[in-house]
Amino acid sequence: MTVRVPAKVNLQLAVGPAREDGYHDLVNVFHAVALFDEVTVTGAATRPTGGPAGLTAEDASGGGLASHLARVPLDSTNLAWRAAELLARETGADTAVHLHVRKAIPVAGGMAGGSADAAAALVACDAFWGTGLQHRELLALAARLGSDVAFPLLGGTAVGTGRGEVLDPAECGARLHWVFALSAGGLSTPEVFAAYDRIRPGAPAPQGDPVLMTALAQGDARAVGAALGNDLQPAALELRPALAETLDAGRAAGALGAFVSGSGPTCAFLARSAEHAHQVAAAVRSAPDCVHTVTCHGDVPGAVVL
Ligand SMILES: C[C@@](CO)(OP(=O)(O)O)[C@H](O)COP(=O)(O)OP(=O)(O)OC[C@H]1O[C@@H](n2ccc(N)nc2=O)[C@H](O)[C@@H]1O
Ligand SMILES: Nc1ncnc2c1ncn2[C@@H]1O[C@H](COP(=O)(O)OP(=O)(O)O)[C@@H](O)[C@H]1O
Repeated sequence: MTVRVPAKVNLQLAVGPAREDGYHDLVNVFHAVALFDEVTVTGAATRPTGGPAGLTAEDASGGGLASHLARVPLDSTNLAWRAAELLARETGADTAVHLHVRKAIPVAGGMAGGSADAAAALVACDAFWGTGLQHRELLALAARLGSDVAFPLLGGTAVGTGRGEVLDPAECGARLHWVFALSAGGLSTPEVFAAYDRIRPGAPAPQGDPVLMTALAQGDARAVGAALGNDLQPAALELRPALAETLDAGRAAGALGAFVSGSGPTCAFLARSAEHAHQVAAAVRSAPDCVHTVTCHGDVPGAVVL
């Protein structure tokens, strides 16, 4: 049973002050893009208590990100493993399964690859075990695994509130053309939020941006580019100053928008067309921090059984 699941980019990430539970309230406009991981569930000979029998991972980036694989945990800390464990615990299902993850989404890149794998594992195990959970039940389990895990079940474009897990689907009226510039190393999401708290004490409650939502619904790429925003960008730039050069290279190539994806360090560029995306990609590859580029479109559907 194989499930394919998309990466995300955040078209707006408005971040409020730290809450008592350590999280931040967000207005998080998720957008699913055509860069996919796959999670395959197969039967295993052994039946361990609690979690799956094992997990393996394979590079599916065409070689561009092969070194990222070393940072994918192959034990019970892998989010896909935790998803299978949670579903088994909640439903009493058989845990004699093996998980295999084919990774094209950069690790710790701000594109929610781990969260995507968790969502894929929930859908794949649900189908493999025949537990038959309803979509809303899968969404509730996903939210327990992480703030970003529910969105890849939905895909498309959606506004996340709360810590990002309360989702409201939004309209995207045109195919948007994206370039992603990937870095050699990742950035830790908690460290980026901590830097945000230092840089911006007393942040106001996060607000949605109606201009962005109208531009998206109308499919006006130029207006979308002008309205993109990420409150975490100054924090990511403080932790990885070289990203500024990557962003500048994309702007110089005429990108409609150039910004850090989520907590970074992946940089995202909105292009005018598929052809323009290839020109922007060629330009950003000259930036010292950029080790690989991906061009793709959005939005795309969420997790699907292949
Ligand atoms: C920033 C975003 C934007 O979509 O993702 P990335 O860009 O890293 O992929 C998300 O908010 C990340 O979501 P996710 O990676 O699922 O985070 P979680 O596992 O829930 O939380 C990891 C840590 O991030 C911080 N965190 C996360 C979400 C949130 N609303 N407030 C937070 O402060 C907390 O320090 C938390 O302990
Ligand atoms: N299936 C997974 N794929 C990638 N990383 C994972 C996975 N499960 C757990 N992790 C851990 O989560 C961290 C953040 O991973 P990821 O979701 O790729 O990044 P981000 O939160 O920046 O989008 C990684 O550094 C890794 O240690």
